[in-house]
Amino acid sequence: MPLPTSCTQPPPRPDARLADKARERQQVLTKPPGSLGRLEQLAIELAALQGSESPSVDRVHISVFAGDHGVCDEGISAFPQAVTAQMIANFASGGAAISVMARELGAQLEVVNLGTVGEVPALPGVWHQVIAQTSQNLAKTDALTHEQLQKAMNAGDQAAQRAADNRARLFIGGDMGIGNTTSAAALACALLDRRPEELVGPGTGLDAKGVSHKARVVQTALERHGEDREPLSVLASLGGFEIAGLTGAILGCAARRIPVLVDGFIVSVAALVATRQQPGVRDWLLFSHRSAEPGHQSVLAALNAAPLLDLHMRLGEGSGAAVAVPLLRTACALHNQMATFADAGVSDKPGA
Ligand SMILES: Cc1cc2ncn([C@H]3O[C@H](COP(=O)(O)O)[C@@H](O)[C@H]3O)c2cc1C
Ligand SMILES: O=C(O)c1cccnc1
Repeated sequence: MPLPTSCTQPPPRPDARLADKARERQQVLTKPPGSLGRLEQLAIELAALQGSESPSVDRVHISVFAGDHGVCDEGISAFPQAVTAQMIANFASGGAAISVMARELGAQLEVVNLGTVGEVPALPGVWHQVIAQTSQNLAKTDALTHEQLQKAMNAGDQAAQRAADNRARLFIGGDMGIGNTTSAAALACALLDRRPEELVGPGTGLDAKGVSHKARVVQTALERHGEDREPLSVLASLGGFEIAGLTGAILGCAARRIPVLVDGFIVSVAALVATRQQPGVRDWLLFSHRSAEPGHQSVLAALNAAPLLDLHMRLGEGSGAAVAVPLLRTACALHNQMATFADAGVSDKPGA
């Protein structure tokens, strides 16, 4: 199975002409220029990304990628591996945080199961694209074979295609995989040339001793991995099925002109890999929130990203992105519906 073409071809550019038009419109709406702050920038950016004079985020597609991590053998999570599969059922039955948020937003929610240690029955809204029950223990060997990486990235690309088929105006990727803050920290250390103590955090709730142990596991993995910094080699070596799926989805969305609202630490690391693979992907990313997972800050800085929210969330699942959607919707509604100075007969001249 070859890699998706979005891995090898640069994505299209956003429409600069529509950005200019949207910027001009913001100047003539009945408010002091610039007074809506970042809401103005969001509307301008969405107009350019969606190629529309009337940007909108009415149709939101959320894909949660699930996969288990062999590195759980090292005791790096506060929770057991079985939770990954159990949560897939919870996503499908509507009880997970992202399920509630998707309902609130009227968003399309799907789960892509790339491989878990527990059995997952056929469930509505769950795509079973099982690659293996778990990735390999990245402290000891490459987490994914090249073939597994290709499968996971293609599964991500297929999610982007489903979003396109649903005419989604915005894509949100989410993660579910016990142990994935270890994998994401290892990827970030390798790609940003940082030490584990700088980027490793508590994840689901490790204490200080647990965090130190986790940093040592990441250090072992980095030493095993060596000097190779080719993005997809690093991803196969230190990633996981769901992080590779997310990377494929982000590349696939950029290729299909679908803006991506990036969630927390895990999805941001996938976005970092995607931009290392295709730098033009950065244009298609909006950043929702700063996760409480400490490594997120460095990943955001590397992506030159200033997220909209800081709610001290540290869940994943796409939840931080979902809570930011109403801000985007408000930005679009203001842009599309506010009166202009001319229409409303309001003076646009500063001064007496
Ligand atoms: C019930 C539950 C629901 C979750 N939803 C997302 N995560 C998040 O926590 C996990 C990463 O943290 P760590 O690396 O410490 O295992 C991932 O599954 C992530 O999606 C959850 C974790 C749990 C326990
Ligand atoms: O920010 C995240 O993505 C995150 C943080 C902790 C646990 N799982 C995910």
